[in-house]
Formats: sequence, C-alpha cells, structure tokens
Amino acid sequence: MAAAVTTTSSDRMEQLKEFDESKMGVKGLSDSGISTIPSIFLHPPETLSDLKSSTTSCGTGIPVVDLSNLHSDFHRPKIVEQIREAASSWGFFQVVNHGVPVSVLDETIAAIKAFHEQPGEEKAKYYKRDQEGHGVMYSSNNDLYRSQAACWHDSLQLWMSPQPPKAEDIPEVCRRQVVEWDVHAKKVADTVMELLSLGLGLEAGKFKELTFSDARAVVGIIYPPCPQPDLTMGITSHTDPGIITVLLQNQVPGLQVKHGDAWVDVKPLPGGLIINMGDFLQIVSNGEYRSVQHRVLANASNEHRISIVTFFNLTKWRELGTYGPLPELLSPDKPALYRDFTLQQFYDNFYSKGLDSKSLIERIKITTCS
Ligand SMILES: O=C(O)CCC(=O)C(=O)O
Ligand SMILES: [Fe+2]
Repeated sequence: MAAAVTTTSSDRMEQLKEFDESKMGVKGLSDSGISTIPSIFLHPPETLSDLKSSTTSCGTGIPVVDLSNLHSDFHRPKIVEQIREAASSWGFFQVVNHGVPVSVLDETIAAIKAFHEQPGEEKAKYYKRDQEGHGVMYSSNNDLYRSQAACWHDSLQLWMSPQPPKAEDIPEVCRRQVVEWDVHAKKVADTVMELLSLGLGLEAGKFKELTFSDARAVVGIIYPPCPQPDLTMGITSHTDPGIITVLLQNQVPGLQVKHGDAWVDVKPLPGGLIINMGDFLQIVSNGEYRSVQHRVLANASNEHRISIVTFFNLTKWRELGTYGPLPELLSPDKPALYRDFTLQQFYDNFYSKGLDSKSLIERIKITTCS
C-alpha cells in the first residue's frame, strides 16, 4: 500500500500510459505470473474497507422469476407482479426458463473467453479507447484515465445498434456467437420490457414505441484471477445509465448488488440471466423501478470470470429533445420526482463514469421543502 501513498500523479500518469500502450490488458498482467499488482490498481482505503462490510449471502441473492408459463392467462399476471416487485425493491432479478437454449448461453461465454485468451498481438489489433456509440473496441478499463484507480478487468465492446458493425470488423473467434447472442438478448429484453410496462399499468408495447432497444451494446468482460483481490476491484460501485441491462455470466462469482445497507452476493444460477434497471428507467417510471448500485469484486479464484453485458437504450428522443417521468404515470397523488433532462445531460452522465459518481438521477431529482 505504501506505493500508492508515495506515487506522485505524474508517476501515476506515466504508469497508466505504459500499461495502456502495452495493450496487454489485465489478462496479460495476470498471465505474466505477477504476485503483486501494479500501484495503478490499488484502490483507496474507503473503497477497500467497504469490501468486507455487511456482505450477506442469502439464497440466490436477488429474486428469481420463472418465465416458463408466460403465455398462460392464469400465470401471466403473477409474473407481471413478481417482476414489478423485484424491479421496485431490488432493481435486479434473475430470469429462468427465458427460452434461450443453454447451448447458446454456453457458446457465447466460451466465445468471449476465447477472444480474451487469444495471444496479445491478436487482441492488440482491436485495442482502442474512447470510441463510443458505434463499432468494436477492445480495451482495459474504459475509464482508465478518468478513474481514481484501475480495475481488474478487460472488455470487448460491440455496438450492435443503431449501426451494426460490419461482420468482418467483429473478431472472428466470437463473430457468429456475438451476432446470435444479440438477437437472443434483445428478445429476452423485449419480453421483460413488456412485463415491466404492464407492471406500470401501461400498454405492453409502450417501451417498444419509445425504441428502448435501438441503441444497444454487447460488452464481453473478462475478470482474470487477481493475485491481491483485497487491494483492488473487478468494477467499482455504479448504476447503469440506460433502460435495462441483460447480463450473462459464467459460474465464477463476483457480482454484488446493494440492497438496503448490505452488499448481497449474486449467485450465478445455471441457465439464468440477470436483468437490472438503469437510471433512465428509474426516471421515466417516476421512481417506480429502481436503478441500483452494483459492483464486481476482484477475482479471487483461479478461473476467469466472464460476463456478457448487453446495455439497452433508446434512439428516439421526443421532439423537444427532453425526457422525464412519463406523463401517464403522474397524478396529484404521484407528482413528478424528477425534472426533464436533455439528451446532452444524459450523454454527459453516460460518459462521465469515473469522473464523479453522481448519477443523472441525483442531478435532476426534485427536492421539496416541507
Ligand atoms: O460483469 C458484471 O457482472 C457486471 C458488469 C457491470 O456492471 C457493467 O459493465 O456495468
Ligand atoms: Fe453495471
């Protein structure tokens, strides 16, 4: 830890650049057999002391919703209610029997792992930074130069919509699987958004009308084994900015969700998919659905943790270029909790991750003096 205290900011900048320019990623560091992590990965004591505190493991952690009887008139309202309750109280749930074949889940995880396990020179061709909204980007720590401390993961980010990448721009080792996964993840998200719409008392197709899935990124993350998992993080605590996120993970644990004052472990459920609400959904639902803090611990096991995270957001902005709580959800009893926000504010928040942790939600919350 002494290194972190004595490192000057210019030394730190040099080290960040050296790591970035090596394009070796965290996977490269992990493979090199180091027994101590470079100081750029050391997190401040406030972050580290919170790692041990109030972690609870209860059952699978977050609610599990079985979608197998979705088309039965008897079961559907119960499923709508389970999802509404989970999205309001936890902001996270796991779906099972969602219709995506287990073979597709397994192949997608294997393909992302295979990408990250390629020789460094092969991956380096895709290594870049600060390319947002389109294309394919392999990188380590998207916010490397903005965050307080680097995290123990690398990622391959592919924007699948509104402008899908050319097939030849997707790394061949995972090309077919990523394209196939995107179709399945979108289908699951369509179903979940219909149920979430019904849960708000809206038409099932409301979020589709808002083009909720038209800006879409698939991010394949690797969390390599870390020699000092108590000194760093896999990903620091954050909320996701968009509408919803669909998360597929392998069986190596690490994801934690904040529930009340506790950090709750999310147990990977074989065949399950994790769904979480983003800031945008919290705002347009006028706080009915919650975008909840989550984080990933640095990987203490000796196997890679793999997650494939698909972020959903809309492309269609209302004529005025602003959004806010949906008018149909407001009444004298339920006044707007948030002010309207602009596309610019949304993107400023989206890309400021690491700069400051204040979310868009905090910025536009209406405070009442009583
Ligand atoms: O890898 C995970 O399990 C979570 C990743 C995550 O929260 C994110 O990329 O926003
Ligand atoms: Fe996240």
